[in-house]
Order: sequence, then C-alpha cells, then structure tokens
Amino acid sequence: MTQIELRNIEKRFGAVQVIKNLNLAIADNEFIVLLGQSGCGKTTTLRAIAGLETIDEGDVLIDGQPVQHMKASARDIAFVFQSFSLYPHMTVFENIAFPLRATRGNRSEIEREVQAVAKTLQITHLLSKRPSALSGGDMQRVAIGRALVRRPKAMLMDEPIGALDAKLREEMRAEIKRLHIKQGSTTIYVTHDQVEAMSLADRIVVMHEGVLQQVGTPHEVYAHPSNMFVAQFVGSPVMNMAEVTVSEAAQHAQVLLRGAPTAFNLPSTLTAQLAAAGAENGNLTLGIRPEGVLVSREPREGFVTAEAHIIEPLGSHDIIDLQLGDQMLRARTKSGFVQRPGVAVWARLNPAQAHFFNSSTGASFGIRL
Ligand SMILES: Nc1ncnc2c1ncn2[C@@H]1O[C@H](COP(=O)(O)OP(=O)(O)OP(=O)(O)O)[C@@H](O)[C@H]1O
Repeated sequence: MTQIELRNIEKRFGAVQVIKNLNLAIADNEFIVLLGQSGCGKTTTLRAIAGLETIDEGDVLIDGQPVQHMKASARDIAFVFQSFSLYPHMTVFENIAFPLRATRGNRSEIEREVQAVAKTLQITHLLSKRPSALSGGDMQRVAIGRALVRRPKAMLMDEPIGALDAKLREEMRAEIKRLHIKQGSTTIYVTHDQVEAMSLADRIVVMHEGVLQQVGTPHEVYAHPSNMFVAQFVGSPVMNMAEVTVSEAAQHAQVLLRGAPTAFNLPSTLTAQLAAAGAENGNLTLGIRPEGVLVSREPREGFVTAEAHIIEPLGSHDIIDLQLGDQMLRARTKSGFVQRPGVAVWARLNPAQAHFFNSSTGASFGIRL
C-alpha cells in the first residue's frame, strides 16, 4: 500500500522557478506518467519525490507522512534512470543483489529473491554475465530488477527506455506494463513521448513550464484536453487549430474558419453553450483532430467543398491536407480513399470531436456537442 501526495510544491534553481504550485495525489498501485517537453520540470518532480532534490515549498507525503525532510535512503523508493548505471565489474546476479546486501544478510534468502526477480524479468540466463555483454534492453531489465528486488514502496522511472531503439522501446514498453500488472507497485514514470504515456499510464500528468496542465486517463486527456497546449501535445498528427467565428442559422450553428470561404454546420446548441461559457467571436479557436474531419468524394448535404492538397499514405490510413481557401485542415481517411492531390472533395466536422478554446488563454470552454 503506497499513496503519494504532492501538496503545493515549489522549486527554484536560482531565479528560475521550475515547479510552480504542484498538487497531485497518486493512489496505491497507480501507474502515473509525467508527460511534457524537455525542461518542463518532470525530472525535478521525480527527484523531489525520491529525496534526491530538495523543494522550496510544499509537502511530499508518502502514505500520509510528510517526507520532505527525510533522506532519500529513508524513503524506500526505487529509481530507474535512462542511463542504466549498472556496476560494470559485477555480474548481473551481483548487480541485482546489491541493494539487498545492506538489509538482508542471509545468502540463501538473497539467492532466492534475485532468482525470483530474474524469473519475472526473464533474465535468469544472464545472471552470470557482466553488463558489457548485455544488449541495451537487457541492461535496462537488470536495472529494473535491481530496483524491484528490495520491494520498494514505489518505483520512479525517468525515461527508462529513452536510450533504446524504436523497436526495442516498443517491446520494453509492453514488458513494463506486464510487470506493473503483475507486481502492482505504485509507479511514477517520466517521458516526453506521448505514445509511451498513452500506452502505459493509468493517468497522465501533462506538465508545461513547471505548471501542471491536466491530470486524466489517457482517454480523458486525448478526448477532452483542458487547454490548447494539451490538445496539441497529445495525439499525432497534431490537432487542427483555427480561429473561428460562430453564428446562428435556422437549423444549426455556422462555424467559419478564418480564411475559409464556407462555414461548417454544427448543432444549434453550440451558440448557447458558447454564450454560457462566456466565449466571444474574435477570441475563439476551434480544435479538431484529423479523425474528426469527415471527407466525402461527392457533394453531400451539410458538407463544404475543399481541395485535397497533399496526401500522406501511412499504410493503415491516409492523412490528407484539405485546402479551404486560405485555411488548411488535416483529415484522416481510409487508405487510398482520395486517389490523387488536386481533386475536389467535401468535408464536414464531427460535432462530438469539435473543441473550442479561448484564443488568448488557451483554456477549453468545455463544449460537448
Ligand atoms: N541542478 C540544476 N541546477 C540548475 N537548473 C536545473 C538543475 N536541474 C534542472 N534544472 C533546470 O530546471 C528545468 C527543469 O528541468 P527538468 O530536468 O526537471 O526537466 P524535464 O522536464 O525532466 O526535462 P528533461 O526531459 O530534459 O530532463 C530545466 O530548465 C533545467 O535546465
């Protein structure tokens, strides 16, 4: 049972404030991913939890106990780094056994525990080897084994697979997930890779310039981003963004993208929802993911005309740049749906996937159509 809570954490390096009033409650067994660009304060947050970094303000609580004045060694938290930091002169067995030496003297007990961890990580056959004989993936398995063996209260992982090549990263991602399901320890994992975050996390914590932007399940963060930063950071290709003006028509709301010749129709409830949220034309940005832009090859009721400008065939699907006057919208279609660039197509916005943001603050108006 390990719960971790961060209350009003502030951290400065000289004049630079790298964590700004961070609050976060992490449940027992939860897999939390801190996601954000390089330099946004993820590693500093992780190090503050581990006790490797001091904080200027606030509390770090482990199972309800403030630990910010405790040394790292007293917090019983394991840390896995991107650089595997294995002892080169020791065998894999000795590397994994190392943290047990101080606490558990009995040789047969150490042997049993190392063997159990090695079995879980499927590295039993490597136990007598030295790190220099291992592949990158195996080295990271050993580093994870060394962290797991003392059954810490929580596992903190800082870009643990960032140094591996793409294929191995995918493999290790699946292994880390399996391991977490099996071991069930509270885990905080840092990455700048949104795909890694989506695939591993129970909840994702998106950070930007030291400020927490949103906490939510991968689905919540993807489908209901709280602001323009989250909307564009999560998801690939990125969400389309365009300044719009919204007006009322007989049957529906009309949404005109700046620079486009024709307005899109969305349900008439939009205008009332925007008014209730305090949104005003002139300060309104539409966000729509490429899969929310529906494309037809023939003219259809409620669709506006556009030109297929660039087609990117990606195997399982295509991404098409649609030119609407001066405006460009990216759409996701079935593979080969539009044969060649330059042809006329028709497009509509899926109301359920339309997001509206305040252009100046970036905050979502929380519209649900
Ligand atoms: N010991 C330090 N002294 C001074 N500045 C630091 C120190 N450690 C980190 N910083 C600065 O604090 C900011 C946040 O760094 P941090 O490593 O937490 O970000 P990050 O999101 O983990 O990025 P990365 O993925 O590059 O590690 C950066 O601007 C970094 O340069």
